[in-house]
Amino acid sequence: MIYVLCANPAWDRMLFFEDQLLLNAVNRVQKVMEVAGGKGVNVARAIKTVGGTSELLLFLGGWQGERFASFLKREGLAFCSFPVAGETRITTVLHEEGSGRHTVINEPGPLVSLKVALQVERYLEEKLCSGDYLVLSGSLPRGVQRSWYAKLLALAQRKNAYGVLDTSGVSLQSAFQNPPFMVKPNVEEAEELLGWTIRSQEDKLKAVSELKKRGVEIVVLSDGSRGLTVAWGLKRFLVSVEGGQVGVYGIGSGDTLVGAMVFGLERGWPVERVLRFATACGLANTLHPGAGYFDPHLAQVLQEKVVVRELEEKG
Ligand SMILES: O=P(O)(O)OC[C@@]1(O)O[C@H](CO)[C@@H](O)[C@@H]1O
Repeated sequence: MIYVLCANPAWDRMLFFEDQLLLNAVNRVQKVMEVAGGKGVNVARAIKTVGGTSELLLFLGGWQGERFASFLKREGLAFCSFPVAGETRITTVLHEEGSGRHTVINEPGPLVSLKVALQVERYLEEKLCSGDYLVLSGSLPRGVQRSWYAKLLALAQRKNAYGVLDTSGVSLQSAFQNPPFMVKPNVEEAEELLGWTIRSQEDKLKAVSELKKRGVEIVVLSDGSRGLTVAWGLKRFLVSVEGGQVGVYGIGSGDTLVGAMVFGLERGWPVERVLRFATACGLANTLHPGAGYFDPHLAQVLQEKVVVRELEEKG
């Protein structure tokens, strides 16, 4: 089973503008799209899109939380929600159709008490079995200790389950007290974590090796349309899309990649297949607005455009 924790879900409100968005001016919105989001929700949705199942765990609160839960039900995503006081947050995405540029405004979200966080721990303690996956995605809500992911990763280890982590800042830093099985930082997140600037492909390889040395089995360093640099056991891979061409809807493509990777891992696919498939799903996601709503058949076809190159082993 795949459990996905979305500790800080967000109602994603996407505003599409025909032209460039102007600050300190009146802007007219062309189209609005609203979906239940947050990194973990997007991961769970991607897993469903490719034909898999997962259980989403999330904190929901207030009227916004009720709307969120109805949306997930209608969508058919299996979830278990833990009620919190306060309103589930809204993320505003300002998308410029012409250039494909987007601006994301993430609200902090409601406070989560220690008591409610403990409920999640107990739930996982009871449910998590050997061979399961526990995906921890996105920012941690206020009120929860910054080292909470480390605690949950330790729980996963104890249960012989695979911890997968996609977060940033202090929650990423402190999670390494109990290294995850897989981690997917982007370049900025890796730089913050490592404390040095990644300038070249060589730097990216150094970065994945350094994170690998901290005890992670699979390190996937993403760099938008520039592709992935991967450390997988002793092997190193560079993954790219032919011609570097991707679509304009980048929101949630990293989450889609994580979801599709975990889907492939759970099925025991070989490494190259997992990387090719997941990259194609991430690519398909950039061609459709809304995170995780890509066309799975298109993703199958797009696999032909994905180049997975294994580098010579260095040990
Ligand atoms: O505040 P976080 O958890 O870092 O990011 C949240 C978020 O911006 O990321 C997702 C896209 O990856 C959106 O669905 C969501 O609203």
